[in-house]
Amino acid sequence: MPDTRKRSSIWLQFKDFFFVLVLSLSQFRLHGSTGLRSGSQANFFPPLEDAMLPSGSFNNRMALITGGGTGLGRAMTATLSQLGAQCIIASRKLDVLQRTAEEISSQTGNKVHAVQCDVRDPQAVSQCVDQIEALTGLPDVIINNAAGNFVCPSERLSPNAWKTITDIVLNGTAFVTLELGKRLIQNQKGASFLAITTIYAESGSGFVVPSASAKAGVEALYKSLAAEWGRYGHRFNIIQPGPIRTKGAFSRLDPTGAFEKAMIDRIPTGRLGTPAEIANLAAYVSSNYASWMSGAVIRFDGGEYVSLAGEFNELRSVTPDQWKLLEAMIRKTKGS
Ligand SMILES: CCCCCCCCC/C=C/C=C/C(=O)SCCNC(=O)CCNC(=O)[C@H](O)C(C)(C)COP(=O)(O)OP(=O)(O)OC[C@H]1O[C@@H](n2cnc3c(N)ncnc32)[C@H](O)[C@@H]1OP(=O)(O)O
Ligand SMILES: NC(=O)C1=CN([C@@H]2O[C@H](COP(=O)(O)OP(=O)(O)OC[C@H]3O[C@@H](n4cnc5c(N)ncnc54)[C@H](OP(=O)(O)O)[C@@H]3O)[C@@H](O)[C@H]2O)C=CC1
Repeated sequence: MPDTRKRSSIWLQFKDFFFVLVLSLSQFRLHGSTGLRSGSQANFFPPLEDAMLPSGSFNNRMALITGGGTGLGRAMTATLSQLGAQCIIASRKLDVLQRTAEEISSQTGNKVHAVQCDVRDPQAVSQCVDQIEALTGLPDVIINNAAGNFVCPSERLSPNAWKTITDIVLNGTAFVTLELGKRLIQNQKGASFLAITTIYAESGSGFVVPSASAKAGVEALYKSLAAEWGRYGHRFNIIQPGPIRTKGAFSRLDPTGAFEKAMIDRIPTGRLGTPAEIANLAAYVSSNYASWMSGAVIRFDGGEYVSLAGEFNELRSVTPDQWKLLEAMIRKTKGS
């Protein structure tokens, strides 16, 4: 190999090594800086896993959950089904949906239907709603949970990458909501619509820009319809989850696992959320106990958003001894 090529290959290997080293050191710094082992604060905030609402809260009610075959959608389906709802789960992978539907039905004794649907395609959505009408009638509860996402520097995004994410998240939610909304209005039936967005729908975030843009659009859609369609008996609410471990999200947002500990460290409750916790919240918002709730945006993130927002929050890392010194320095400025 000529000398210049050999040198550039050694440099490339060194760069990889250096990248990993910097990542590891930054983890060490972030962890060391809180003075707390990751997760120790979590002892104050144990998650409860059982269903919160009285059993039978969803008897005789039909619920559609998009993306209900996996992750958070699956957990929401399990909780609603346990509380008496007949559920329909819809997404692209029929085999995954059918497996989930059978597993949940056999645990709760309530029927879960699996319907294939790519929410990006308005015709497929319309056919899916035809199928739902035939299976259960129009639903009382609609949870727009399906999404697509991956971390990527914006300068690397192709037009199709942008279109794919915004089509699933914003157009998909709009197609499902408008198709069902119109049919429900025609039938003079009210419903609860819930959209799952995320905390960066409000702040924006680099490296997930199509998702941030589309989720912000979903929030505008739901707030607008809450105002417009109350007269037809529809409620529209939004849950913004913080990090909750699912294969779908974590494999696309933190594929090496390198960022997880730092992320947990900045959450005031010291842990990730759990699927069961968000399922309880979604069940409450979708239930008649929340019939006065519409247009609400509920942040559900263990405090992560405010923790990231405050400029001085990193001062959590200052020790009591360091505070003594700082205070003395500040007091000395009196009169200056
Ligand atoms: C710091 C630690 C973080 C830990 C987690 C913290 C969480 C807190 C907040 C979380 C918010 C979460 C939001 C979520 O939405 S998570 C949900 C994730 N679940 C999914 O995404 C499930 C569904 N996803 C998919 O099916 C695929 O991933 C998909 C790419 C979205 C869609 O699949 P498909 O339609 O088959 O598309 P493709 O044909 O494969 O691709 C379309 C175009 O996109 C380009 N592309 C795909 N992947 C990437 C990538 N990784 N980087 C860049 N570009 C990509 C692809 O190349 C296509 O474009 P083209 O080549 O120009 O045609
Ligand atoms: N987990 C987390 O930390 C957080 C998640 N969220 C949100 O929670 C929701 C659920 O995410 P999560 O459970 O983590 O991830 P998953 O990947 O498990 O869920 C995404 C679901 O969307 C479905 N889906 C994707 N594309 C389409 C499509 N074109 N048509 C129909 N369905 C589709 C997938 O099913 P299929 O592949 O069969 O189509 C899958 O079931 C999403 O809205 C996500 O943005 C928000 C903040 C944090």
